[in-house]
Amino acid sequence: MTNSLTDENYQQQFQHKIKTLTKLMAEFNPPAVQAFTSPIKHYRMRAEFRIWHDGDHICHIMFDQLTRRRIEVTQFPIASQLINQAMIALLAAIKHNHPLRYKLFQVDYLSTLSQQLIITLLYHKQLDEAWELEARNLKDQLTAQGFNVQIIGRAKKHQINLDNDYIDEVLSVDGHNIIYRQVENSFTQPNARVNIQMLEWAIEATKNATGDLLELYCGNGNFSLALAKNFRQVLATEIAKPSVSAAQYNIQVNDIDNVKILRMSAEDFTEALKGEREFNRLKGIDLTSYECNTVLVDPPRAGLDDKTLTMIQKYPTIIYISCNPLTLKDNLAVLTETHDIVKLAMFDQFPYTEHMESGVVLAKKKN
Ligand SMILES: C[S@@+](CC[C@H](N)C(=O)[O-])C[C@H]1O[C@@H](n2cnc3c(N)ncnc32)[C@H](O)[C@@H]1O
Repeated sequence: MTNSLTDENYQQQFQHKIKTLTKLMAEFNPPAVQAFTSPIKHYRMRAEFRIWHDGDHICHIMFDQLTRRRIEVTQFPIASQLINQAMIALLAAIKHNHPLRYKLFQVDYLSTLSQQLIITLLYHKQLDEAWELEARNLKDQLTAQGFNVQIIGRAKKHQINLDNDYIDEVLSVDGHNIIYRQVENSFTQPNARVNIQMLEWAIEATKNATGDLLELYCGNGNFSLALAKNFRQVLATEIAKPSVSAAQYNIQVNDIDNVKILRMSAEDFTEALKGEREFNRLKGIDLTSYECNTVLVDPPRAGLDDKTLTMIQKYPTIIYISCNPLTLKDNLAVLTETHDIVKLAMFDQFPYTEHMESGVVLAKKKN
């Protein structure tokens, strides 16, 4: 992997992705793709490794996807510098520590540009007081080495957070620092620098927007907070409880007063908007007070369900962020019956893989 992380290789695969997306979307007659590059190294803010034990030796491993062969990973250049430093420090600290290394089978790292880190240790055993004592020593040791780290231990049906199960990212977006709480094991964008470009693209795309923004699948408020300045109010929904709590915290800590986050699935919210069902979570919220001229969706790989897809067609402007061009294409086949694509973007969140993140702005067709 190290040898292939060259600028030339990167440019080749980047151009290939632009071509692929252009071809895939051609039938919808979009404008040219705006494409956003990633750094060629140290772009992933999280990484997960299996742990291999061989006598005294302990190491991070991965499996070759084709051969399933085991590969020892001493450095992982696609992951942040902080993860690379922590990988070395962690192994040195636990190598001779029986409670920490016994039955340890996986380590997950989550890092931020603000230099905070969560290390999650996963075990095939129950975690006891001896483990907790040693985990706290580990945290102290790593802190003394300069790491701002949270340690989490996880076993079957059991989790110990030594202190917090979250860290706070700070992103400089369009000239402003935004604090984003990120909770362990919850969705966060994997490539922070490409995420910033994606947020700035969305800010630019909505700079002349009027009225309010409705957002579905908002996670920890990634887009909601960055876009708040372009709208009178933002109403955003998300299904995962930890992400909703993080989003509420983020609204408060960033001193943003025009964003409201609801814990609801997109499907339920669509039913509520159509008046098909009443929801306790909407008590006290007057949906008719919102004048949403813009809707932003950022669904998981499966794309939008049929009802949500039809529901968003009533908005004059649709912004669709997608991590799966195939389901995006399926959904666009419906959305382009009522809307035209006015912007198409490719954000290289996942360099050196076939995966790509896209952004589409659609405007309602004029009759
Ligand atoms: C691709 S992530 C995007 C999150 C956020 N927009 C961001 O930029 O970080 C998709 C989000 O949709 C949430 N989600 C998954 N299924 C959902 C559903 N049926 N209704 C609402 N949210 C859902 C996930 O928890 C996740 O936070």
